[in-house]
Amino acid sequence: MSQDGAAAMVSASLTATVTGTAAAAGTGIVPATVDRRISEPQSPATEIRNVNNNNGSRNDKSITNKNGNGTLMPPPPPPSQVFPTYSSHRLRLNPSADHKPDSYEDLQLDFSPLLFSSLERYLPPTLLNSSRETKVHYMREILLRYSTESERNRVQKHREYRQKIISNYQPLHRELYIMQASNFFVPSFLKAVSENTEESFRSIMSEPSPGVFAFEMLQPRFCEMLLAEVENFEKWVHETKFRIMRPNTMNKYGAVLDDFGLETMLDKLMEEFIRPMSRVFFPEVGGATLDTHHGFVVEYGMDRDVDLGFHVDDSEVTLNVCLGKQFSGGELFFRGVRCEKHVNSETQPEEILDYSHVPGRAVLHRGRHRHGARATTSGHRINLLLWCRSSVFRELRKYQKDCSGWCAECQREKKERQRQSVAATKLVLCYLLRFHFKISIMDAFVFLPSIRNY
Ligand SMILES: O=C(O)CCC(=O)C(=O)O
Ligand SMILES: [Fe+2]
Repeated sequence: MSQDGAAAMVSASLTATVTGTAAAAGTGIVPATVDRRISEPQSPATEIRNVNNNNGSRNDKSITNKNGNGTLMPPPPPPSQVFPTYSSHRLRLNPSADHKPDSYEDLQLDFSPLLFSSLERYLPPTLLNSSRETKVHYMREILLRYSTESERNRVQKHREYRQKIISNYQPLHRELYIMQASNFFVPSFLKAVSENTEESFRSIMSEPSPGVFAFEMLQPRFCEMLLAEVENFEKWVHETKFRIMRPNTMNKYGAVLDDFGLETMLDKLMEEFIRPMSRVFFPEVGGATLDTHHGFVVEYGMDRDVDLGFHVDDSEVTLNVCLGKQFSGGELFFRGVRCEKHVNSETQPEEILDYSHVPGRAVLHRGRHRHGARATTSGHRINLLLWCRSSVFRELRKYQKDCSGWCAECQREKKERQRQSVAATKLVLCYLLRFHFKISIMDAFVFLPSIRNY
């Protein structure tokens, strides 16, 4: 997560708490792990699986220890001074755009100094210009609500794991590790993103089913290089007997790209390319505020995973791009978007989509769009996955129970409630006409013609 994203999440959460919900502000960091297998995608009542990262984390950057030695150093105890607390001073909902935050880089803190700088913009006006010590004390009190000690330890362990890989693994293609858009993407994709309008995006996309977008994205040379890099990494893992984490709870083959140095490049991919598209196509699930990602490759074939069961991703928006190689089968099947409550509900005929992967071509969909992958019947298929998340969306979800903006089943239920309420109102009107104006029930029906539909 970017530090700005983390700060926005903290602010959103506390604001939601302030505006009347009884729930305590959560950590916003560890996702719920629902891990249920399903078998039969066509069967509407089949239970669906929620796929998560293997390490149980979705955010390793938001709370970090700058010196990396795992020693958590709280700021010095307050002198005679009394520091403001969150109960007396509330964070602002929107950051103060023209405030220039202090630097906290020289302090040994138990959260990233950048996080303090970002959060400073959300300070109440009375604290904005107070001493750095006062601000640190106030902000630290808030941040501690977001992370338990065991969570901080887990984050620290994963950082050390990554650090160990990065300092020992020799990349094959260093040019992959820095975003070089003109070398990575096809010109049509670059042009659409630089124009950054719904029209330009739609000009390169097809939408074979509502909410599933397909478009040409990666140059063949980039796909080849990334495939070779993953192979090189796996060879290194094999030779050094390094224990690697698998991409998620369902795929047994593949690798987490963020773990061996591609995190910064993938962050840019999310921020500069996927977020602009998601802002247009998925605003109701936090498309405009995507701020963390989980980037990995999955591998299918006879000696790899064969297929992938019916599931939803631990993401708000998923980018899935086929890298190659040669294969048959492996189609993605989609079955409609559902919230947690309706994840196992029936599929409507118009929600059924089967999509065939083509190397270099991307599919973009909501993480909650139920899907799976059919058996790769020959050859070897490798796909790049970027699960993009919005911490603001997740935090607000805790307080907003209405999913009818994106869950098709919630939408259907809402429409049904509205239909019933209209019908009830009409019935009441009909009886009023009958008894107050002594109109016969038949005349009342004539008076309210559409009542016959109910
Ligand atoms: O194999 C595929 O293309 C789908 C992968 C997928 O859905 C996932 O990893 O979440
Ligand atoms: Fe998926």
